[in-house]
Formats: sequence, C-alpha cells, structure tokens
Amino acid sequence: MISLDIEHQTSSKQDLNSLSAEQLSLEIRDLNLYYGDKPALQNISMMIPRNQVTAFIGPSGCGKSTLLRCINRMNDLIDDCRTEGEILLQGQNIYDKRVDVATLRRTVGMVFQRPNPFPKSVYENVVYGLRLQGINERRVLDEAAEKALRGAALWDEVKDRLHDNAFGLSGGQQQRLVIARAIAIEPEVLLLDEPTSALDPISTLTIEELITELKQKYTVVIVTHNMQQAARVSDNTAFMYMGELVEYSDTNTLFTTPAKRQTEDYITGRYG
Ligand SMILES: Nc1ncnc2c1ncn2[C@@H]1O[C@H](COP(=O)(O)OP(=O)(O)OP(=O)(O)O)[C@@H](O)[C@H]1O
Repeated sequence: MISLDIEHQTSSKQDLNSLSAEQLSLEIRDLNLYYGDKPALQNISMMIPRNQVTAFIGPSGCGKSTLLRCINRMNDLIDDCRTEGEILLQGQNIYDKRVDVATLRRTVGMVFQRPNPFPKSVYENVVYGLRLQGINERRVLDEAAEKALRGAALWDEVKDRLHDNAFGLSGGQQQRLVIARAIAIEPEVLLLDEPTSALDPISTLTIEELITELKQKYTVVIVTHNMQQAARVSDNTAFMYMGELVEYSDTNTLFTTPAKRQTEDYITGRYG
C-alpha cells in the first residue's frame, strides 16, 4: 500500500463536482480526443481547483499526457489529432476559435519530462518569455529573473553564475530553471509532465517541495507514473484507464478508500 504524507493537503474535503467560481481554475467538459480514428480520451469531465495540485495517474498509455496537453492545446501541433468538447479556463472555452493559442500558452505554462533549457545563459533562459513580449529594460528583466529564480528555489545556487551557460547546471537545477522560465511570465496554470522522471532522488525531493510551494501562486496539474509522488504532492488525484477517467477525488480518499475496483487494483499494484 502507498504510505501517505498528506499533511500539506487541504484539510477540509471539498466536493470536486461543485466548486464555486472562486475555487475553480479549469473545467473539462465532455472531452474526447482522437489520434486519427483511434480514440485516446473518452468523455472526460472534471473540475480542477485553483491553487491546488491535481495529479493524473494511471498505467502507461492511458492518456495522462494527452489530457495534460489538451489544457494548453499542445495537441494542436499533432497532425490528425482531433478534439471534441470544452475546457473552460476561468470560464472561457480554450477551444473557442477566437482564442489566441500563443496567449493561452503564456497563461498555461508547461514543463516536460526532460529538462529542456535553451542553449543560452541561465539569465537569458529565465527572461526568454519576457523578451518575446518585447520587454528589454535591464532593471525589469533583472527583477523578474531574480523573482522567478527565487520562486523556483534556484536563486541561491545560481546567483553567481547567471551568465554561465544553462547546460552547465545539474539535471535537477536545469528542471528548476525550466520552471523559473515558465513562471517568469506569471502564468495562471502550470502543467508538469512527469517532471522528475529523469532526476535523481534528491533532485526529485527538491522539485516535490517546490511543487508544494508553487501552488500558493499557481494551479498545478502534474502527470506522474509514481504513485508515492502523487500521494506526496497532490491535493486531488485523477485515475485514468484506457482513455477514461475512472475516479477523481481528493488524494487521501483516492489512495485510502477508492470507490472503484479498478482504482484499488492499480494503487495496490495489481496491474499497471
Ligand atoms: N502523437 C500521437 N499519435 C498517435 N497516437 C498517440 C500519440 N500520442 C499518444 N498516442 C496514443 O494515445 C494513447 C495515450 O497516450 P499518452 O501518451 O497520453 O498516455 P500516457 O498515459 O501519458 O502514457 P505514458 O505513461 O506511457 O507516458 C496511447 O495509446 C498512445 O499510443
């Protein structure tokens, strides 16, 4: 069984089906996704609370990353991928034709499995998004870089090497740098796709602590293969199987008293 460390989690249980407008960050409604003719997501509906960490778990190929990528329309980049349904971000459907996808991706930042800094200095990595927005004033960039690096728990380690190449950082530092790059443009939502799977245990712990900090400011959605990690960092957990959302509840309930047999089989290691 999974040993739970749930001290950080929201103390009062909330009904994830009836969140108020203030509590709600994202609402996924009847979402279906097809790669060619093949359905990869089927009838997914869920509400994701603001300023909490929500984890997607499930066996390989169940659709976790696909669902995560729907939230900033990264699947638009895949040929022959078709999406039906709606995702409301603060009440607005991100699949509406009028939505500017570049703006959406600034609002919904994403961090991938492997750290992917640009071949530039630490500093230029962090301020990259701001420069894209046309901000070049040194003082503004300096302040934003320090703020983002502090927010990503990296400042103390890199403050004396801001102008060194980012590739000189360790894997764990690079992943925090990528998080700093994502938060420098002050998104509302941060999507993390298995952010620690390429990292050693110490770096993993640092990132997990950071995730708990990040939810003070952002809504965090994380895909993880690691059930202990979901139990440690998330407030809510969604268990997916073969493109369907099987069960979604607060993390404590999902891991201690799952409602569905399939969930129980997965978390007790009977398959996956
Ligand atoms: N670009 C793509 N083109 C076609 N099929 C895809 C594509 N990406 C994913 N799929 C398929 O969609 C299904 C869901 O894949 P997805 O990567 O979302 O699952 P996952 O739960 O994140 O898996 P893993 O844990 O192994 O990363 C799988 O059957 C996969 O083969």
